[in-house]
Amino acid sequence: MDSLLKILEDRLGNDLPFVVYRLPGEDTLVYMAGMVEQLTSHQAVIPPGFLMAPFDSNETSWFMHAEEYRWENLAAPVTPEVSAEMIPRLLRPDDRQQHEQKVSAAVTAIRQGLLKKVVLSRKELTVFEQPLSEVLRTLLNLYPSAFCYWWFHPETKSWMGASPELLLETRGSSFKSVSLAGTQEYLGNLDVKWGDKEREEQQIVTEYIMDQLQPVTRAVSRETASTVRAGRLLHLKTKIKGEMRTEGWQPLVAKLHPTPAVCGYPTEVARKYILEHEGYEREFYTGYLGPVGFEMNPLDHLALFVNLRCMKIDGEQATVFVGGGITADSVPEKEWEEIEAKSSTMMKVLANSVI
Ligand SMILES: C=C(O[C@@H]1C=C(C(=O)O)C=C[C@H]1O)C(=O)O
Repeated sequence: MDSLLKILEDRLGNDLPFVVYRLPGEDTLVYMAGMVEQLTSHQAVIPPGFLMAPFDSNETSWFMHAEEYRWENLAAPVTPEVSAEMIPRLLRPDDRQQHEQKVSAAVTAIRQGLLKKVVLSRKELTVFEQPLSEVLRTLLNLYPSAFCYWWFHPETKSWMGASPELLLETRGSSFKSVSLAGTQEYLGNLDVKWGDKEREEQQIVTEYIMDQLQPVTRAVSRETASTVRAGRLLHLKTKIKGEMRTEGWQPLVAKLHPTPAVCGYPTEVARKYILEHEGYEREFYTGYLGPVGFEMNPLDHLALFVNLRCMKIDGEQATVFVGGGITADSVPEKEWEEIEAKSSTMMKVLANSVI
């Protein structure tokens, strides 16, 4: 592991692109480097490699060809947990107020019938001194059941994250996806009650995914929703699976992204609302990413995750991206607390990394 971390630091220092990732629940860290292309169509993706797609489908996706690769078995997690409060927060006094005002305005728009759900997000800046290889080590230790990654390209800068949300996984002609939404704090117990607001917002996501996939698949089915843990948060999750048609994964991704878990519903109205009201560019946050047809798997295997609980890092500055689903019943104060809890997923990584 140490020799691989050294390679990553060297490549970062020399502005050479790479990506490392670990699939949820696995103990292997995969490293990839090679030519990077910017693509306007996923039909142009030639596996094996790693796909990094932005939230806004009008922007280009990035694809790294797996020309060079290796993997390492990781040791069991060792990092002790400390408080996220140790990280210097660069919150401005009016950040909270501004977000709550945006939530109130969205609730009004929803109650007026303009849309049913919209996901409002923001970015939070922080500074840190730890080497990024140590930050990666902590990320891997803290979130064994998430999709953990570090992507670097001199133009995009570094992105790191621990996503709890699968967008699409395929193996042969079978596929899996999930509907993930609704958030509450994890207080040591998975057997919790969910309010109507959370159930409704997750239901919107599940129904959307089912409706979108039906016309482009041979079969699709879902399980009942259950509670899952992601760090110090709990979410409602419904597993979805089925059989693809011969056209492959591209039509499914085109139908799925952006789901109402990260955008809202109806999709186009919510997307426009976000572009007009959020006041910043999401870039790769709430886009999707992952390996396409890479090693260990046959060429038709892919695993794409929604880019959540992530940060962009440029020098010693980290930008953490967080958002939450707003519906007619949203309470602005609670929505702020929810995104603060979400931001602690990455803040904790920075706080726990040794210099
Ligand atoms: C948008 C985010 O998370 C999404 C929104 C959720 C919610 O609104 O409850 C829950 C999980 C994710 O689908 C984020 O983490 O930034």
